[in-house]
Amino acid sequence: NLKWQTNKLTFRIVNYTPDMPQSDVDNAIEKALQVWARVTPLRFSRIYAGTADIMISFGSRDHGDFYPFDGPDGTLAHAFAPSQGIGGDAHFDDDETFTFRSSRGYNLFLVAAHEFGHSLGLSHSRDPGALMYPVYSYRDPTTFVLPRDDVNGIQSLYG
Ligand SMILES: CC(C)C[C@H](C(=O)NO)C(=O)N[C@@H](CC(=O)O)C(=O)NCc1ccccc1
Ligand SMILES: [Ca+2]
Ligand SMILES: [Zn+2]
Ligand SMILES: [Zn+2]
Repeated sequence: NLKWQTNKLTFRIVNYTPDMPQSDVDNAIEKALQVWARVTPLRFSRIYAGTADIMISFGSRDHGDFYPFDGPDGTLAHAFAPSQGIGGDAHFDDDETFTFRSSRGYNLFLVAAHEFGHSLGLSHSRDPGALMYPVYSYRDPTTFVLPRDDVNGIQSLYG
């Protein structure tokens, strides 16, 4: 289905990347979810065991679904549209170097915010300034504001 049928969603960080301290992963993930929560009635609560709506994990190459990752660069991550089971889940390619406080490598906050757009039902945008544009571009996370195209997209689903 196109979108979640509830505004209260759970997420679980199933494992961690060795690229940064776990607290940085937690911060990046929570900030990325807040990007969407700020402009919708959606609310995210974290669980530490069991199955969450949005299961977040790091893996490389074959990692248990039919979409194996491709080593460094190329595909950075993927996420599944809302549905039961794997729907909503976000997988990050651990052959990438993810960072939190630098523009080196791929900024985990930006990649996660993009993936969660998919987890909530958004597909890619043709607007080069949009977060949901298909290709990663670095923006300062401390001054990041969700672009209008993405706000329109998510509010057309959950506004
Ligand atoms: C066909 C899919 C599986 C490609 C995949 C993606 O869009 N995941 O959401 C992905 O990793 N795309 C790369 C770009 C590429 O493969 O050419 C990317 O940078 N995605 C992360 C991203 C994109 C825009 C803004 C922030 C992060
Ligand atoms: Ca890759
Ligand atoms: Zn996967
Ligand atoms: Zn994408």
